Amino acid sequence: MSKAHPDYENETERLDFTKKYMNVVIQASESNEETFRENLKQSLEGMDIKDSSFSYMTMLTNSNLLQRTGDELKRLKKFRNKPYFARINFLQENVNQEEHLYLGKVSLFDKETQQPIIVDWRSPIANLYYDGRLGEVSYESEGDTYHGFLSLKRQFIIENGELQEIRDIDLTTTDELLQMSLSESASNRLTEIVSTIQEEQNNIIRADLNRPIIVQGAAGSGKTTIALHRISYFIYTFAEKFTADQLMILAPNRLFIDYISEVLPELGVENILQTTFVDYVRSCIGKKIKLVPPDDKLLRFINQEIDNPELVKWMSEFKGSLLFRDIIDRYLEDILKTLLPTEDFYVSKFRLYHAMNLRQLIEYEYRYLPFYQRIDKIKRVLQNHVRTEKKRMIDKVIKFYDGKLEKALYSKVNSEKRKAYISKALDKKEETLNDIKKEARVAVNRYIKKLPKHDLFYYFKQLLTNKEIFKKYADGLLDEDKIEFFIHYQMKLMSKGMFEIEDLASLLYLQGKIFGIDQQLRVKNIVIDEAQDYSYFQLFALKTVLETDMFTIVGDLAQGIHSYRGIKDWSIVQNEIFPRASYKTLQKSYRTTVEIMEAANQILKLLKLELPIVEPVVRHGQKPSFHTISTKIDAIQLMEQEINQLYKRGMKTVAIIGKTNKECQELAKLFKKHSSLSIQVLKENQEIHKDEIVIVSSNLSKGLEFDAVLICSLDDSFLDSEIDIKLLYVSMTRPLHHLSLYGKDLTCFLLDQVNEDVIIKL
Ligand SMILES: Nc1ncnc2c1ncn2[C@@H]1O[C@H](COP(=O)(O)OP(=O)(O)OP(=O)(O)O)[C@@H](O)[C@H]1O
Repeated sequence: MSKAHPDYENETERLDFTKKYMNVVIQASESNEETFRENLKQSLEGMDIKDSSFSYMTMLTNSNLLQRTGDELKRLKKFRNKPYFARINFLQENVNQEEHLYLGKVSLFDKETQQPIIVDWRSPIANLYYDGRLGEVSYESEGDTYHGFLSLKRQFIIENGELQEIRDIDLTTTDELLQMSLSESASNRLTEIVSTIQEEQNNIIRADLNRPIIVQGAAGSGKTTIALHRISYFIYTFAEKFTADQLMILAPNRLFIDYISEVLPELGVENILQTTFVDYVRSCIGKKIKLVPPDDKLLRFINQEIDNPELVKWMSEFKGSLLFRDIIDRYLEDILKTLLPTEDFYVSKFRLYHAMNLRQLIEYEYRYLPFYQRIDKIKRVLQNHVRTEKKRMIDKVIKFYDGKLEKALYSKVNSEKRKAYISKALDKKEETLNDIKKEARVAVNRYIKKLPKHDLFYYFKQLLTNKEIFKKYADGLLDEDKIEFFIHYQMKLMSKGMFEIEDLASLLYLQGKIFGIDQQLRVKNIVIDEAQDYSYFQLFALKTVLETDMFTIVGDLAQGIHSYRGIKDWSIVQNEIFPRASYKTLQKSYRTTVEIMEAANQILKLLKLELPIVEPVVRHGQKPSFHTISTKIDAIQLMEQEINQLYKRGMKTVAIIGKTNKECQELAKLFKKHSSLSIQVLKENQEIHKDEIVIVSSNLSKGLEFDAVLICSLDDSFLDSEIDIKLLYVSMTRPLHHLSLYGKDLTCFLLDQVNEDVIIKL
């Protein structure tokens, strides 16, 4: 036990000291200086810390203690019962004194001596804990490399401010803390993993922050978790350059946002925009659009309700392809042409700008701007020009008429005629001057008004529902049949005033290119989770409108249940959209047991795609069980019995997964009628309730996890098709500890096609 550890006493003392120091800092920020000094004196009386250089005096004179910001203070308070989770001993080359560094989620420095009391896990030197083996190591900080010797890596378990366990990690011990943390129960929310981040994960969290990154990670490999830790690392590293509101997380749905919501503040990340692609595009467009529910097509594919499924699949894929982007680019070139002025710009009789020069500005000078913003800019250029030229025009007119008048005064023509001439000239002068003044006010608006002005939907509709126009731009890229099908499909959809999710990429792209998006939506760094369900064009559109390639993209092609419209190959994303991106893979799965992963891997193999088999971290449990059901009521009763047992065994979160929403509705109805369990049927825009059993459809379960999962097939079985295999794989990789399957026979879960040893039949 920990008390037997030779350093137990020293570590307890150190913990005590740290807690007291934290309390002092907290009090200092909350009270005035006088009371602070008094409190400090009292609270540290009698403290004698062997392992540190913080004397009572240095603290007393450390006026910086009083200058903690509100945020820091909040974090200090939050972590005072668990100030750190690990320690490393590091002797830097050419330095005499070995450093003993305590790693936590917040940093605490003696600002006078610059001695760290707690080192933030995101700091450069903390990398030694995650990356370095014991022995010769090095770390980088601000471009410099520091070499040295790592003699100790120690983990602590601290609960309620008390030291419970000390574990020293050497080359031979496996990571017991990881094992312990994986065997815990899920709380139906994602958690932070700072004390057990693994080396392969650390490499992703700390990968070059100035480059995009694409991560292909197996189910349960920690993609979501790591993406969030990378945000935290980013915010820490670039605290001076970036604020959280310049970052955005794109998640698949509201349910998922709720699922990850608690971990962000824990990691020191607040006020970050968390949204879905659909909602983001809606904000960019600034108008409400009616969307066919995003999973509708998937469900119709699953239920085999689509006529002409091959063409519908082709069309979904096409709308998300870079080929479609090429067609739109051709169209955009022509849209720009319509915005180029053909007439010179006049105020009264004065030509102030040649149309050619204005065209030059719009086409080349301002090409960094969206089209309509270029026109706004031209408008401002003309307004300024009119303002500066007005005086010159007036002077010129005055000079002209004054010259005429002068000539008239000295002319020999008889006085009547002369008088009439002069009076006419004076009138003309007046008239011209008035005309200039009036024209100077209205000429610009009148000129700009001659240029076409349409909204996004006009441009969208013109291309997608007018066969002749579409044909012009698709010429040579699509064959006649497909053009015909495409236009027909789109006209039908739009006659109902509807769009589908696949249309959002082109809408966003057109919006960005023609109109631009609001400043506050122009985030500078984007994290996309479940990215396998994005299309190439979606990613390209985002990158284009946001004018940045700083993306962290994580996903798993094996879970690409929307692959008819999603990504099939990361190399296309890397080569054609994010050429600066690094590409990493995570093959180890941390979520589930060896036994559950083996069964899921068998299902994955049915896909016959080149997907690597997932390696589970060694943690054992029961094999998944298969229960034969005779009637629906029988199934409900069996499941209720099992769930009660699972609760007795300490499981906290239990989910029942049905293939489709319809199946889930049926399950919910039966559970309500024939059981006493409290049930929640999950919907896309909901929060998961604590203490209720969740019924969720396989497509919606993606990304979530539960202690125990029961997959049930009353009416809908998983078929031998790519979508169904992926849905089954997603469902089977949700549990942490326990999986059982309920169906009429093994075929319901394709288990007749796999090695039967991976399951227990009951
Ligand atoms: N290093 C780690 N230490 C402790 N727990 C970990 C670690 N890595 C991952 N986990 C746990 O594994 C589980 C899976 O993580 P996460 O949901 O981030 O994976 P994922 O790759 O996004 O999964 P999926 O693609 O299946 O949705 C979580 O419970 C997470 O806390």
